[in-house]
Amino acid sequence: MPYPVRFTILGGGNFGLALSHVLARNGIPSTLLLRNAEIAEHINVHHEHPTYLKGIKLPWHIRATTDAKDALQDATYVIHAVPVQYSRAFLKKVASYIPPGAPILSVSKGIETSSLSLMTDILAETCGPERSYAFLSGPSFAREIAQNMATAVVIASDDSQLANDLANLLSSPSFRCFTSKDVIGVEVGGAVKNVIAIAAGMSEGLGLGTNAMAGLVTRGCVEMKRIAQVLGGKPTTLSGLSGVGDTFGTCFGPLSRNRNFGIRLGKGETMEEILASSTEVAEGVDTALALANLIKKIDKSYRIDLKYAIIFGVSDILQGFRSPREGLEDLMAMPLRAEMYD
Ligand SMILES: NC(=O)C1=CN([C@@H]2O[C@H](COP(=O)(O)OP(=O)(O)OC[C@H]3O[C@@H](n4cnc5c(N)ncnc54)[C@H](O)[C@@H]3O)[C@@H](O)[C@H]2O)C=CC1
Ligand SMILES: O=C(CO)COP(=O)(O)O
Repeated sequence: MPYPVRFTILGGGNFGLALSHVLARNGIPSTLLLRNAEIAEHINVHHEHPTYLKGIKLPWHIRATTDAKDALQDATYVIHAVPVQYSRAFLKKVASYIPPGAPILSVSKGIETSSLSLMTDILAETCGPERSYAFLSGPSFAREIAQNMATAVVIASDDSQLANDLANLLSSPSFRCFTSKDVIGVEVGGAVKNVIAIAAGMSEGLGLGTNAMAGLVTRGCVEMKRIAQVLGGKPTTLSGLSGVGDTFGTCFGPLSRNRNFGIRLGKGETMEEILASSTEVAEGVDTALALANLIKKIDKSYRIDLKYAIIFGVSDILQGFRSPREGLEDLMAMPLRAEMYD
């Protein structure tokens, strides 16, 4: 008898591939929807991606295709794993093929620069407000997941039954899913931690040491909690896996593309040099700019430059207004005051 559920994964990058491993471990088949026919063929024949997660064989019952109708017609669940900045255009193209009853689990972390939207709004606007959605986030590097290393994440949804169902389908002895009802808190944590990781990387690249790193990441987490609250998330959510958990993983873990981007900036490379020589997406670069604009738009309280000094600092550095070292000097020269925790 065929397995009663079938997942289609939109995007066959590092994380889409990693999730196909997670599903396969529970015997659940998945189809990857890609853009490149040669890569799809390579996956179907050789059971590995030619570029992403090199050296790790894909499970046998993973199928790849570039045909959206074929990929989506039998999907009971859809996983969205395309970087945020490309998501709207991609989803507009495939939305009509997604079965009306199929919930979508998004794993993409960031804020769209053109609209200042989180994935929640991008999905509702492209795939319909009536559909059920869930969001997975937390410290979860694709390569470690694919290597069956222990990982804990959180799945948030307004629909508790959906979050529970997905947690049951994805969880295994090496992949543990918690659930949450705080969609905004979980999404904001996933987006903002990438910006803090760029700052942490710059600190590392400048050789500032452990004191500076710990201070920066701690204060970054407070800014993350503040913006989540302004957007309607619960501050306590940011103490969890998709807040400080993912921030620690991304700021201190060697696999992080955002941290590595920051390290290169801190060592003196320019944005143009890094972008020209990198095949990897560091979502925090676009998200930093979007986040700074979003904060200016929605937080009308006094001195937002002090409340979000790290976020604005990263955004200014990425736009070339300040150097990483000047950014640090700005932080150290801020007016003295009581330590604020929210
Ligand atoms: N890699 C990781 O460890 C984790 C990634 N994520 C999130 O998952 C999302 C996807 O990340 P990765 O898979 O790592 O990215 P990736 O860079 O490895 O792969 C991105 C995928 O999207 C496709 N893509 C790129 N541009 C596109 C476009 N214009 N239209 C359609 N598809 C396009 C690529 O072909 C590729 O299949 C990101 O939002 C990331 O923050 C979340 C947790 C962990
Ligand atoms: O989100 C991630 C781990 O949880 C991946 O982080 P990077 O995009 O910085 O590699």
